[in-house]
Amino acid sequence: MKIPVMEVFGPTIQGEGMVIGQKTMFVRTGGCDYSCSWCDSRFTWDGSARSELLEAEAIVEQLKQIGGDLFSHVTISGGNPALHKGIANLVTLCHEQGWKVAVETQGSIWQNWMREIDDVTISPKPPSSLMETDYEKLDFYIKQLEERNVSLKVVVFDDEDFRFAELIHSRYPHIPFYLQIGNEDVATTDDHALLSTLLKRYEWLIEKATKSHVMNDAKVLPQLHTLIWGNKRGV
Ligand SMILES: C[S@@+](CC[C@H](N)C(=O)[O-])C[C@H]1O[C@@H](n2cnc3c(N)ncnc32)[C@H](O)[C@@H]1O
Ligand SMILES: Nc1nc2[nH]cc(C(=O)O)c2c(=O)[nH]1
Ligand code: SF4
Ligand SMILES: [Mg+2]
Repeated sequence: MKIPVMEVFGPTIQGEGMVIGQKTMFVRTGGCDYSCSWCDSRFTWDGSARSELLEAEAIVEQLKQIGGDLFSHVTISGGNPALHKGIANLVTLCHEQGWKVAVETQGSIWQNWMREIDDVTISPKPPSSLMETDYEKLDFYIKQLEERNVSLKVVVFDDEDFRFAELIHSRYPHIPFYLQIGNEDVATTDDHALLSTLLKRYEWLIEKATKSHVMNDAKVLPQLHTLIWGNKRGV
């Protein structure tokens, strides 16, 4: 079963969430059932770029061709990778190679292959995204992955988003929880201005978290790759 692939890149570091700093390859799939107002990967769903339909075997070949023997971890992101049934085979093949597999998804669509993933990041979307969370679906998702290495990550742009993050963390108190700063300017090429803005946003979010008892066990992170490489693609 073919998978629409936008890009394969790495090795780089995972810049976000539960395995931040982990050396990894990325496979970015095409298509999303959401359209977040601030999506930093719009090209996966807005029609501005083309995907290539690939069998899992061909993706593994690309990973080897691009990454050589310089990796043992693969992160599947998108778009929403959970749109694609064919990823089941990709996960099996990666495991056969001895690679661990992580996935980034918003938790809106379930796939049974999710249970085979080594690091699952579920990232429900706050009000500033203009998306609605279906809590029944999210409850089901979390239930399915309870025994797995799963985390929740909420991107925060403003006070209302922070309240949403508190609500999510309170609803699933036993799931490791990550706050992530939002990047408001996903187009700029002025890396210095962006870095300074993002660091200010990070300080603001740390301040919010330290003052919230709900966040006593939360981790507060920037997008590390954005601090280093700005809005550059493929890193
Ligand atoms: C591009 S999404 C792809 C995976 C999946 N669709 C999702 O949203 O979880 C990967 C991660 O980037 C985050 N993200 C997207 N745009 C962002 C932005 N402008 N600032 C900070 N994080 C952003 C998402 O919330 C998600 O956690
Ligand atoms: N280095 C790096 N880390 C990331 N973590 C999540 C990413 C994504 O776009 O899903 C991403 C990305 O694009 N690059
Ligand atoms: S769910 Fe993820 S890929 Fe889809 S629009 Fe939102 S941030 Fe972008
Ligand atoms: Mg990204």
